[in-house]
Amino acid sequence: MMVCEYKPGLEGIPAAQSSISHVDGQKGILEYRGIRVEELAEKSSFLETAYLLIWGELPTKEQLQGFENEIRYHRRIKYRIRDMMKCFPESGHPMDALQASAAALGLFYSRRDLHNPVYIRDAVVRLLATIPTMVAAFQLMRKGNDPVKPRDDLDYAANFLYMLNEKEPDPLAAKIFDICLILHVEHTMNASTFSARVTASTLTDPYAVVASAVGTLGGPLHGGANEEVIQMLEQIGTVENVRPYVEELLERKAKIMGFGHRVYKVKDPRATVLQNLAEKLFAKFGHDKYYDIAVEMEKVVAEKLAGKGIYPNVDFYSGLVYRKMGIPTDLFTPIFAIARVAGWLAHWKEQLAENRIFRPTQIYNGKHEVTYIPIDQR
Ligand SMILES: CC(=O)SCCNC(=O)CCNC(=O)[C@H](O)C(C)(C)COP(=O)(O)OP(=O)(O)OC[C@H]1O[C@@H](n2cnc3c(N)ncnc32)[C@H](O)[C@@H]1OP(=O)(O)O
Ligand SMILES: O=C([O-])CC(=O)C(=O)O
Repeated sequence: MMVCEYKPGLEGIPAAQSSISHVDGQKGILEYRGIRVEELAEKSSFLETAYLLIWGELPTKEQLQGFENEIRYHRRIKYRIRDMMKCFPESGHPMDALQASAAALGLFYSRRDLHNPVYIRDAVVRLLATIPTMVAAFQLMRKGNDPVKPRDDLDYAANFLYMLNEKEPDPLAAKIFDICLILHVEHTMNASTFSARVTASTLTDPYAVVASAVGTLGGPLHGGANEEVIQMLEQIGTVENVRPYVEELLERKAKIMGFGHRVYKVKDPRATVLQNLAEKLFAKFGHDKYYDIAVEMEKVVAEKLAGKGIYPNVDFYSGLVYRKMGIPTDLFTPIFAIARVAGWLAHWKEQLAENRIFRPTQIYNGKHEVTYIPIDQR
């Protein structure tokens, strides 16, 4: 067997062959099935982009309508799932609630028929349809309210905001939210997608695949950074505090949340679009002083870390967009998951099409031939 050099974090090691998305980290380019993310953000919808990623081609009008209708029809969650969520502690993190709820779906659809296209389609529709409902339901239930039923006359993004806030969203906010979902839907072999593919490679059910990916996304080095960014901006408090704050972090070699990326060595193209979206929202709903702190931070970090390729990533400006929509900070990462589930499912399908179980190796650096010492002699 060929022995490869050990690379911590598997940096630079291909883990799959994939035609789903592509990142050029030097040029700051992201493509979904060959189409630039900026173009999709401008012209497509989240469900159309999800269709493109999962089925490989842009849908025809009829295909898109069929897909949207199927999702609309499956938005409601089972009473037993809702009752289970009611028992979750209100103080628990919504990402944990989402992970448990996504896994629980597998209890209801336990038949595993991975070679059957109908089973695959059902699972895709069910997960895309119910994950937003589960996120909104937990949010209302932890406040002591009953969940709001989905509204069939609202599209994917508007319906989620409606279920979350118990009122119909402003059309601009709903449109911008849909664009945010497009920006977060897929990103090559990131940690949560890798986790999804490893889980998928054991031929388990898609609910377990998504549950393991949700668990991976939540960490602060990955999707969980969007929540930490807002907490950091709040802690900084004023534009004048930015420079000393950044200097202090760098002095103790701490990571600045929302900056840096394994692949991008320039500003993440999604961060640029999100920044523009934040400005559009501010123009209509009023400015946010934390945006000025963020912009100053981008300037100071560029100056302090010049030449290191550390720029804002997708998690830096997204929270400012969600904040302006009145979304609580600890829902930012679940919202990332609502979008990313489509990317995970695209990778699940691709993994199944040419599956081999993931089973890397390790470099053992422990002891050998150790004698067992009975407990009373230790
Ligand atoms: C959706 C997403 O997952 S996007 C990423 C969200 N995560 C964050 O924003 C958390 C902050 N960022 C980070 O922790 C990292 O940049 C990661 C996890 C995104 C990428 O990590 P890696 O590719 O392993 O980079 P690594 O941690 O090895 O950093 C390389 C160098 O850049 C520096 N660096 C990387 N990110 C940062 C940062 N955010 N702040 C300060 N320095 C940084 C490191 O200190 C290191 O410097 P050194 O070579 O002098 O030791
Ligand atoms: O690609 C990565 O490592 C992280 C990322 O930006 C994403 O998952 O969107």
